[in-house]
Amino acid sequence: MYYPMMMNLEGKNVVIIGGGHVAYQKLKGLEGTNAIITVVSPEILPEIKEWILRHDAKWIPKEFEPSDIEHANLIFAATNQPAVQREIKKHKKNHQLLLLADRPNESDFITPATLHRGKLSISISTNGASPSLAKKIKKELEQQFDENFGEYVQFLEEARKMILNQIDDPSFRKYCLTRLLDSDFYKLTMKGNIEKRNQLLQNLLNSCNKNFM
Ligand SMILES: C[C@@]1(CC(=O)O)C2=NC(=C\c3[nH]c(c(CCC(=O)O)c3CC(=O)O)Cc3[nH]c(c(CC(=O)O)c3CCC(=O)O)/C=C3\N/C(=C\2)[C@@H](CCC(=O)O)[C@]3(C)CC(=O)O)/[C@H]1CCC(=O)O
Ligand SMILES: NC(=O)c1ccc[n+]([C@@H]2O[C@H](COP(=O)([O-])OP(=O)(O)OC[C@H]3O[C@@H](n4cnc5c(N)ncnc54)[C@H](O)[C@@H]3O)[C@@H](O)[C@H]2O)c1
Repeated sequence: MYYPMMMNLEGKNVVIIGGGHVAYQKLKGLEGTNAIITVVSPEILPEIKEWILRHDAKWIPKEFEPSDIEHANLIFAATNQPAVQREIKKHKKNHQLLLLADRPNESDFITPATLHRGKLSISISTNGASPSLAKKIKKELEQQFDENFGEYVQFLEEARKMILNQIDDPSFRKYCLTRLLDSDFYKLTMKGNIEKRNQLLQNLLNSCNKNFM
């Protein structure tokens, strides 16, 4: 089994070798990470070219050489040449993390299908058994967690900060944080009734503070 985790790639060197459909899929997954991204490939798809321009990434238009990964933290090997894939594996150092797009069993990590709604990320993995199933489940969850969900998560983040700032007693804190998930807060956010939702939050904070006094 692979170990699931969320990585902070800000300022980390990510090298993608190959410029086809798989490279593009992995590139899109790096959206918003603020990683330092380099693509090494003699040719790249037009959509990769566009992505690179929009995200201030770098394209080195040539075939892979070992020096390309010398400073990489994360490496995506996505060429269509098994011999090149083997070469990349041979030259990566122990501390570098490598994904071989054609050999999951020899990879240090794999990428799950991921759905983002603001700060909510839902990832689905089949540990390589069926990438298509992971994609299908993601599509189903896209219906359940619609676009508005991001705003709800943002509300929860802000309300949670208020609770942590205002309530010191651990048991009242826990109670308040649990009550924050009452369906009323969700329903009012979805209806756009922000005034009523904020009033409800204030009532909750007041009741927790009063009980504490
Ligand atoms: C989820 C997703 C995320 C992403 O890419 O970011 C992802 N593959 C996606 C799509 C997809 N991939 C393939 C098809 C064609 C149908 C089919 O073959 O089933 C489709 C469907 C399509 O494109 O519609 C073919 C394929 N994939 C791998 C191999 C090699 C092998 O199995 O040996 C081959 C055969 C190549 C060949 O035939 O030569 C390997 C991997 N693909 C993974 C991830 C990792 C396991 C994820 C997991 O199970 O948890 C893993 C192990 C490594 C990795 O790449 O990370 C993304 C959906 C994104 C989305 O839309 O949300
Ligand atoms: N993991 C996955 O999700 C997944 C899905 C489909 C396919 N695959 C595997 O990934 C491989 C790539 O798939 P694709 O659809 O992107 O292929 P593709 O043919 O669209 O792209 C291959 C890319 O590799 C580049 N390339 C070739 N030789 C190179 C070299 N020496 N140095 C640098 N770049 C080089 C080419 O210029 C091209 O841009 C396939 O061979 C397949 O085994 C993986």
